[in-house]
Amino acid sequence: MDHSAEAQRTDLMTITRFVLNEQSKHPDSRGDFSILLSHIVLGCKFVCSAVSKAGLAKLIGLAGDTNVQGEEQKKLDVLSNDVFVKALVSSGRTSILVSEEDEQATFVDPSKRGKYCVVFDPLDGSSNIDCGVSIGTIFGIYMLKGDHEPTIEDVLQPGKNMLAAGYCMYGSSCTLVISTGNGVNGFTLDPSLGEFILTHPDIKIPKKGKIYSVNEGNAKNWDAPTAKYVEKCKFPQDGSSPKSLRYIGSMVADVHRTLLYGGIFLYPGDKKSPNGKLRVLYEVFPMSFLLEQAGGQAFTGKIRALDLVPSKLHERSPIFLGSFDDVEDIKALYAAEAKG
Ligand SMILES: O=P(O)(O)OC[C@H]1O[C@](O)(COP(=O)(O)O)[C@@H](O)[C@@H]1O
Ligand SMILES: [Mg+2]
Ligand SMILES: [Mg+2]
Repeated sequence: MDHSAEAQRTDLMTITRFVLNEQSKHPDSRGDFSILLSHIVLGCKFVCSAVSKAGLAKLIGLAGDTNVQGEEQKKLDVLSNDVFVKALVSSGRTSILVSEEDEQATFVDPSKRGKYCVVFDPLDGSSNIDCGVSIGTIFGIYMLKGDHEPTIEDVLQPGKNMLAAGYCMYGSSCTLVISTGNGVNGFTLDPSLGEFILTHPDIKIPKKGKIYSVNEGNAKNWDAPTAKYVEKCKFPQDGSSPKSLRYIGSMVADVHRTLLYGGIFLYPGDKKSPNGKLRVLYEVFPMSFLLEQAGGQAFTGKIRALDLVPSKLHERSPIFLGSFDDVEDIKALYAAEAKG
């Protein structure tokens, strides 16, 4: 064994070191955020291990209950939710938790409270669990709005008020992508070390992409701007080549590919579901925060996604996110439609 190569590995940028470096940039910081993040990272490692053994550990299939969205919960939905709720409460740094799997927000016991609120989708892409296709966890972090008894208003904040956001993708490798408001970095779990190692520093999404990602099965119910945009992707009139369609059906995986390769991911509203399917607090906001931090943009069909002010915990919104120029194209179609 080439010991020098092995020795080299101690110089690796782990997520722990990365976060401590970030913390050192805030001299007044007491390390609360680093502690919170280390508990989120622990949750991701736990779920990553459970997902990789799902078939063996009988974690495939339904849990037998439905969640607030009326969706049948998968066993891994329930397990992941338990893992993150426990990890976040035991961090001693949270006051309010909002999960896709819990109808009500969780208000942490005053004795264990901290200054952060975490919104999260413990397992995203549930329809892909049983066939082993990439799934993930999505999270966003807010600061309590003030020194008061925490209320639901502390999480019903616009996405632009988020302090940090990220996702962890459980795929061929386990990748954690995070932003604390100054750029986006990706870390890959090294199972032999049990450590997330910086593998994708300072991710910047290409200005324009060659891929569009949407569930075309909903096409008959789309509004005119969405239909026109997808038509343009397939049959461009400006001499450029048609875009390729890629759709995994797990937002984490479709957004991860979009972030690295460029292009656009869209889950539009339609006649059947005017607000689309994806939830504002723990899907739309965290992904929009990351896309903007990587130089892309996120649009609801009406406004910048991060300017949305949610009024309900599990509110849904149409979303168009990706490369700056690609989202500009769809914004222009909606603007033209609005002009009539
Ligand atoms: O099957 P559809 O309608 O295309 O929806 C797929 C979308 O639904 C989701 O699975 C919803 O998320 P959950 O799996 O967390 O409920 C997204 O990950 C994905 O983008
Ligand atoms: Mg989801
Ligand atoms: Mg989910």
